Amino acid sequence: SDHPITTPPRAPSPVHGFGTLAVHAGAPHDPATGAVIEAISLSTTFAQTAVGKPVGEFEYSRSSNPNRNNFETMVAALEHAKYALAFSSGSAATTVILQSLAAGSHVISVSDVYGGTHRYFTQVAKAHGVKVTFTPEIEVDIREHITESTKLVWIESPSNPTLRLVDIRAVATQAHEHGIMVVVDNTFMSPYVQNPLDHGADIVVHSVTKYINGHSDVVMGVAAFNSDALHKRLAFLQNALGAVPSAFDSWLAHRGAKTLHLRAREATTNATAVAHALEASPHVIAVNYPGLDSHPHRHIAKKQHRDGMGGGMLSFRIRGGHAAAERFCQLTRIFTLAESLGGVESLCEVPSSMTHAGIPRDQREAVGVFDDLVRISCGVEDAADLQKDVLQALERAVAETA
Ligand SMILES: C=C(NCc1c(COP(=O)(O)O)cnc(C)c1O)C(=O)O
Repeated sequence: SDHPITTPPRAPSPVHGFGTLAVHAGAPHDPATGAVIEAISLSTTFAQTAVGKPVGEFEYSRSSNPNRNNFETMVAALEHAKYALAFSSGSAATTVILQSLAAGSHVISVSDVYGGTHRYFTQVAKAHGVKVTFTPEIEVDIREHITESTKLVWIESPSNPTLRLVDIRAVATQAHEHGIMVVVDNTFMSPYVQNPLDHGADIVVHSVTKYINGHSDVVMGVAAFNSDALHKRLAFLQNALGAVPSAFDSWLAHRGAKTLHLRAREATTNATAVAHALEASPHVIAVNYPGLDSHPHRHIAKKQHRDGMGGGMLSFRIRGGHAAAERFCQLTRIFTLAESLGGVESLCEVPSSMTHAGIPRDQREAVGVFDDLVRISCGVEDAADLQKDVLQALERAVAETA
């Protein structure tokens, strides 16, 4: 019979919409019990009936695990990828990709990247013989930085924390002419708003810690791609380096991602309202939000983002320097002063002394990370409440630090 208890739902086909994939991809009903929600498989090891003959497909949880496999299947579906591999953090995903390069390799990266990514590129990868060149205008400059050792281009679009966008197709076209792979860190947009593989990227990475899990209770990373050769190489490193997520975190992230489309839409509505309020304020020097017509890369957002959405992240420069920026974050009543982003709760932070504090000042300011920059992650609270909160904190912070 076709009863749902005995006949698990058909695997969502690519023709299904995002919401259907988010709810059903990688979520088979339990064939024995009919459980609609997957069990959490905490066992670290699996019985074998004879040497090298496990009962099922699993042998040891670092190598693969039912919950991690289900989560990886879902992310692959959401990013229009053949494969996805999950890691214990977004930084671990970055590490494994860079570790896949031979010593002596060269990487070209956008200048405005997350502070932890900058730290890995400049203090760890460099020590392992992988050289990274940062360039602020990657679409324009890439050819002048290409050497015979260049293996990878690293893009963040939008970038953390100034929300600069990159024309992925333009960069990928140039890079592929030279046999160079393109990686896009899609953390700030999430698979709902942007699918970099559709624009020519070879690998898309996420800090799952952010929008994909979406509830600020999991640290995780993921990489998605189509190449069989890449899968062989990266799956080997996933197991050999061992920076893998727990079964419980995989289960939590899978559950969180099922509402990603709802949360992303709400966060975009809220960020759009907050960005317009900030742009109209005399206490604000500039607002960085790809959903504003004033954004220098608005045309790229319209080309690369679902319905030209701006997403839930924005940053702005407050009048009054670092003191005003810090005071603003202490005076908000709904926004919480904290690192991270992409959760249901709204957060704010001062990148120059928090997430990007490790980047030398001259390099930070060259890409617009000034001391007066405040980064905002809009959650799913009510837009009017968030707008009011931002404006009252702005007024008071500027007055108190004048
Ligand atoms: C913690 C923060 N960022 C993490 C991050 C990372 C690292 O992810 P982790 O899960 O924190 O290791 C990678 N890429 C981007 C664009 C990120 O923003 C932050 O910006 O507050």
